[in-house]
Amino acid sequence: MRIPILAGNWKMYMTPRESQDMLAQFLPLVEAVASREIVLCPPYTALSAVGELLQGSPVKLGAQNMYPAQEGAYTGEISPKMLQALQCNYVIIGHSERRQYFGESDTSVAEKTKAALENGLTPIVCVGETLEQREEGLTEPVIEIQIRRGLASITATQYEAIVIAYEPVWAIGTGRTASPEDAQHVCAFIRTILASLAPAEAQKVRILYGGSVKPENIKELMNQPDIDGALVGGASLQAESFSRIVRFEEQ
Ligand SMILES: O=C[C@H](O)COP(=O)(O)O
Repeated sequence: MRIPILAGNWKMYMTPRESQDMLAQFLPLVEAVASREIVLCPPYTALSAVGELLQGSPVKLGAQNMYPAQEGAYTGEISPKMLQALQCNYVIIGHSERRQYFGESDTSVAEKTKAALENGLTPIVCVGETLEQREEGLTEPVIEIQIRRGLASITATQYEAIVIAYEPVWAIGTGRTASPEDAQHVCAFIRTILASLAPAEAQKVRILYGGSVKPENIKELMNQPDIDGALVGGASLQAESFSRIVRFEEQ
Protein backbone atom coordinates (compact mmCIF):
# COMPACT_ATOMS: atom_id res chain seq x y z
CA MET A 1 0.00 0.00 0.00
CA ARG A 2 1.50 3.31 -1.12
CA ILE A 3 0.66 6.25 1.14
CA PRO A 4 -0.38 9.24 -1.00
CA ILE A 5 1.73 12.39 -0.95
CA LEU A 6 0.33 15.84 -1.59
CA ALA A 7 3.28 18.18 -1.94
CA GLY A 8 3.21 21.93 -2.47
CA ASN A 9 6.08 23.55 -4.33
CA TRP A 10 5.96 27.25 -3.57
CA LYS A 11 8.68 28.02 -6.15
CA MET A 12 9.94 31.65 -5.82
CA TYR A 13 6.89 32.84 -3.91
CA MET A 14 6.22 33.54 -0.23
CA THR A 15 8.25 35.61 2.19
CA PRO A 16 8.47 34.25 5.76
CA ARG A 17 5.65 36.61 6.75
CA GLU A 18 3.44 35.51 3.84
CA SER A 19 4.19 31.87 4.72
CA GLN A 20 3.05 32.46 8.29
CA ASP A 21 -0.22 33.95 7.09
CA MET A 22 -0.81 31.02 4.74
CA LEU A 23 -0.07 28.42 7.41
CA ALA A 24 -2.29 30.10 9.97
CA GLN A 25 -5.17 29.37 7.61
CA PHE A 26 -3.96 26.09 6.15
CA LEU A 27 -2.96 24.04 9.19
CA PRO A 28 -6.39 24.03 10.88
CA LEU A 29 -7.93 22.87 7.59
CA VAL A 30 -5.73 19.76 7.35
CA GLU A 31 -4.96 18.82 10.95
CA ALA A 32 -7.58 16.05 11.04
CA VAL A 33 -6.64 14.56 7.68
CA ALA A 34 -5.08 11.09 7.95
CA SER A 35 -3.65 8.40 5.66
CA ARG A 36 -1.54 10.71 3.55
CA GLU A 37 1.62 12.73 3.68
CA ILE A 38 1.41 16.48 3.26
CA VAL A 39 4.61 18.28 2.28
CA LEU A 40 5.37 21.97 1.84
CA CYS A 41 8.45 23.12 -0.06
CA PRO A 42 8.96 26.84 0.58
CA PRO A 43 11.86 28.87 -0.80
CA TYR A 44 15.09 28.61 1.22
CA THR A 45 14.49 31.96 2.92
CA ALA A 46 11.21 30.73 4.43
CA LEU A 47 12.34 27.18 5.36
CA SER A 48 13.24 28.07 8.90
CA ALA A 49 10.04 30.01 9.64
CA VAL A 50 7.85 27.35 8.02
CA GLY A 51 9.71 24.54 9.78
CA GLU A 52 9.03 26.12 13.17
CA LEU A 53 5.34 26.53 12.40
CA LEU A 54 5.06 22.93 11.22
CA GLN A 55 6.40 21.49 14.45
CA GLY A 56 3.70 19.36 16.05
CA SER A 57 1.64 19.36 12.82
CA PRO A 58 1.30 16.45 10.41
CA VAL A 59 2.76 18.54 7.57
CA LYS A 60 6.34 17.82 6.54
CA LEU A 61 8.98 20.19 5.25
CA GLY A 62 10.76 19.96 1.92
CA ALA A 63 13.28 22.03 -0.04
CA GLN A 64 13.14 22.86 -3.73
CA ASN A 65 16.75 22.02 -4.54
CA MET A 66 20.13 21.36 -2.93
CA TYR A 67 23.79 21.03 -3.75
CA PRO A 68 25.20 17.48 -3.57
CA ALA A 69 27.99 18.17 -1.06
CA GLN A 70 27.97 18.54 2.70
CA GLU A 71 29.80 21.87 2.77
CA GLY A 72 32.43 23.78 0.86
CA ALA A 73 33.26 26.81 -1.22
CA TYR A 74 30.09 26.77 -3.34
CA THR A 75 28.81 30.34 -3.13
CA GLY A 76 25.05 30.56 -3.17
CA GLU A 77 24.39 26.87 -2.64
CA ILE A 78 22.65 24.98 0.17
CA SER A 79 23.75 21.52 1.35
CA PRO A 80 21.81 18.46 2.52
CA LYS A 81 23.39 18.94 5.94
CA MET A 82 21.85 22.43 6.13
CA LEU A 83 18.44 21.10 5.10
CA GLN A 84 18.65 18.35 7.68
CA ALA A 85 19.43 20.91 10.36
CA LEU A 86 16.10 22.58 9.54
CA GLN A 87 14.27 19.23 9.87
CA CYS A 88 13.60 18.93 6.16
CA ASN A 89 12.32 15.50 5.16
CA TYR A 90 12.03 15.99 1.41
CA VAL A 91 13.90 17.71 -1.39
CA ILE A 92 12.73 18.29 -4.95
CA ILE A 93 15.40 17.25 -7.45
CA GLY A 94 15.59 18.13 -11.15
CA HIS A 95 12.41 20.18 -11.45
CA SER A 96 11.91 21.15 -15.09
CA GLU A 97 12.39 24.82 -14.20
CA ARG A 98 15.84 23.96 -12.84
CA ARG A 99 16.60 21.98 -15.98
CA GLN A 100 15.28 24.74 -18.26
CA TYR A 101 16.69 27.87 -16.56
CA PHE A 102 19.65 26.65 -14.52
CA GLY A 103 21.25 24.03 -16.71
CA GLU A 104 20.46 20.99 -14.57
CA SER A 105 21.00 17.68 -16.30
CA ASP A 106 20.29 14.04 -15.64
CA THR A 107 23.87 13.82 -14.36
CA SER A 108 23.29 16.47 -11.69
CA VAL A 109 19.96 14.81 -10.84
CA ALA A 110 21.83 11.54 -10.25
CA GLU A 111 24.39 13.24 -7.98
CA LYS A 112 21.75 15.09 -5.99
CA THR A 113 19.50 12.04 -5.63
CA LYS A 114 22.38 10.01 -4.22
CA ALA A 115 23.39 12.82 -1.84
CA ALA A 116 19.81 13.29 -0.64
CA LEU A 117 19.45 9.61 0.22
CA GLU A 118 22.82 9.50 1.96
CA ASN A 119 21.64 12.36 4.16
CA GLY A 120 18.24 10.98 5.10
CA LEU A 121 16.25 13.21 2.77
CA THR A 122 13.56 11.80 0.49
CA PRO A 123 14.25 12.99 -3.05
CA ILE A 124 11.26 13.90 -5.21
CA VAL A 125 12.85 13.31 -8.59
CA CYS A 126 11.09 15.21 -11.39
CA VAL A 127 10.78 14.02 -14.96
CA GLY A 128 8.67 15.18 -17.87
CA GLU A 129 8.58 15.88 -21.57
CA THR A 130 8.21 19.20 -23.37
CA LEU A 131 5.30 19.92 -25.69
CA GLU A 132 7.57 19.55 -28.70
CA GLN A 133 8.74 16.14 -27.51
CA ARG A 134 5.16 15.02 -26.86
CA GLU A 135 4.04 16.14 -30.32
CA GLU A 136 6.92 14.23 -31.89
CA GLY A 137 5.85 11.08 -30.05
CA LEU A 138 8.94 11.13 -27.85
CA THR A 139 7.30 11.17 -24.41
CA GLU A 140 8.27 7.61 -23.46
CA PRO A 141 11.88 7.65 -24.67
CA VAL A 142 12.47 11.06 -23.02
CA ILE A 143 11.04 9.88 -19.70
CA GLU A 144 12.93 6.61 -19.87
CA ILE A 145 16.27 8.38 -20.37
CA GLN A 146 15.53 10.83 -17.55
CA ILE A 147 14.69 7.96 -15.18
CA ARG A 148 17.58 5.68 -16.14
CA ARG A 149 20.20 8.45 -16.02
CA GLY A 150 18.71 10.36 -13.10
CA LEU A 151 18.60 7.25 -10.92
CA ALA A 152 21.88 5.78 -12.15
CA SER A 153 23.65 6.51 -8.88
CA ILE A 154 21.36 4.62 -6.50
CA THR A 155 21.17 0.96 -5.55
CA ALA A 156 18.09 -1.20 -6.10
CA THR A 157 17.25 -1.23 -2.40
CA GLN A 158 17.24 2.59 -2.28
CA TYR A 159 14.33 2.81 -4.73
CA GLU A 160 11.86 2.33 -1.91
CA ALA A 161 13.02 5.63 -0.43
CA ILE A 162 12.55 7.79 -3.52
CA VAL A 163 9.54 9.58 -4.95
CA ILE A 164 9.13 10.32 -8.66
CA ALA A 165 7.13 13.29 -9.93
CA TYR A 166 5.89 13.12 -13.50
CA GLU A 167 5.43 16.70 -14.63
CA PRO A 168 4.80 17.24 -18.33
CA VAL A 169 6.48 20.59 -18.99
CA TRP A 170 3.57 21.76 -21.14
CA ALA A 171 1.18 21.37 -18.20
CA ILE A 172 3.18 23.37 -15.65
CA GLY A 173 1.60 26.71 -14.81
CA THR A 174 -0.36 26.70 -18.05
CA GLY A 175 -3.76 25.64 -16.76
CA ARG A 176 -3.49 22.74 -19.19
CA THR A 177 -3.57 19.50 -17.20
CA ALA A 178 -2.74 16.13 -18.68
CA SER A 179 -5.92 14.08 -18.81
CA PRO A 180 -6.10 11.56 -15.96
CA GLU A 181 -5.75 8.79 -18.55
CA ASP A 182 -2.65 10.35 -20.14
CA ALA A 183 -1.09 10.97 -16.74
CA GLN A 184 -1.87 7.40 -15.67
CA HIS A 185 -0.40 6.04 -18.90
CA VAL A 186 2.94 7.78 -18.31
CA CYS A 187 3.01 6.98 -14.58
CA ALA A 188 2.39 3.30 -15.37
CA PHE A 189 5.17 3.48 -17.96
CA ILE A 190 7.48 4.95 -15.31
CA ARG A 191 6.63 2.04 -13.03
CA THR A 192 7.57 -0.48 -15.72
CA ILE A 193 10.97 1.20 -16.07
CA LEU A 194 11.39 1.14 -12.30
CA ALA A 195 10.49 -2.56 -12.34
CA SER A 196 13.28 -3.23 -14.81
CA LEU A 197 15.75 -1.40 -12.55
CA ALA A 198 14.56 -2.57 -9.14
CA PRO A 199 12.01 -5.40 -9.51
CA ALA A 200 11.40 -5.84 -5.79
CA GLU A 201 10.91 -2.14 -5.10
CA ALA A 202 8.97 -0.74 -8.08
CA GLN A 203 5.52 -1.33 -6.60
CA LYS A 204 6.52 0.58 -3.47
CA VAL A 205 7.73 3.75 -5.23
CA ARG A 206 5.34 6.68 -4.98
CA ILE A 207 4.78 8.39 -8.34
CA LEU A 208 3.23 11.87 -8.26
CA TYR A 209 1.64 13.85 -11.05
CA GLY A 210 2.33 17.58 -11.37
CA GLY A 211 1.11 20.24 -13.78
CA SER A 212 -1.88 22.54 -13.18
CA VAL A 213 -3.29 20.36 -10.40
CA LYS A 214 -6.34 22.03 -8.87
CA PRO A 215 -9.15 21.11 -6.48
CA GLU A 216 -11.29 20.47 -9.55
CA ASN A 217 -9.05 17.79 -11.07
CA ILE A 218 -7.29 16.19 -8.09
CA LYS A 219 -9.88 13.52 -7.32
CA GLU A 220 -9.87 12.06 -10.80
CA LEU A 221 -6.08 12.09 -10.91
CA MET A 222 -5.91 10.33 -7.54
CA ASN A 223 -8.32 7.66 -8.79
CA GLN A 224 -5.69 6.43 -11.23
CA PRO A 225 -3.92 3.27 -10.07
CA ASP A 226 -0.34 4.45 -10.65
CA ILE A 227 -0.77 8.06 -9.45
CA ASP A 228 0.13 8.22 -5.78
CA GLY A 229 -0.14 11.93 -5.21
CA ALA A 230 0.55 15.35 -6.65
CA LEU A 231 3.27 17.96 -6.80
CA VAL A 232 1.35 21.22 -6.83
CA GLY A 233 2.66 24.64 -7.76
CA GLY A 234 0.26 27.59 -8.05
CA ALA A 235 -2.65 25.99 -6.22
CA SER A 236 -0.45 25.28 -3.17
CA LEU A 237 0.01 28.98 -2.46
CA GLN A 238 -3.49 29.47 -1.10
CA ALA A 239 -4.71 27.68 2.01
CA GLU A 240 -8.16 27.11 0.60
CA SER A 241 -7.09 25.51 -2.68
CA PHE A 242 -4.24 23.44 -1.26
CA SER A 243 -6.34 22.16 1.63
CA ARG A 244 -8.97 21.02 -0.86
CA ILE A 245 -6.29 19.22 -2.84
CA VAL A 246 -5.07 17.53 0.35
CA ARG A 247 -8.68 16.52 1.09
CA PHE A 248 -9.03 15.12 -2.41
CA GLU A 249 -11.75 12.57 -1.66
CA GLU A 250 -14.17 15.36 -0.73
CA GLN A 251 -13.87 17.20 -4.07
O1 LIG B 1 6.24 21.69 -8.94
C1 LIG B 1 5.10 21.94 -9.36
C2 LIG B 1 4.82 21.97 -10.75
O2 LIG B 1 5.77 22.67 -11.48
C3 LIG B 1 3.40 22.32 -11.11
O3 LIG B 1 3.17 23.69 -11.08
P1 LIG B 1 1.66 24.21 -11.33
O4 LIG B 1 0.79 23.41 -10.39
O5 LIG B 1 1.69 25.65 -11.01
O6 LIG B 1 1.33 23.89 -12.75
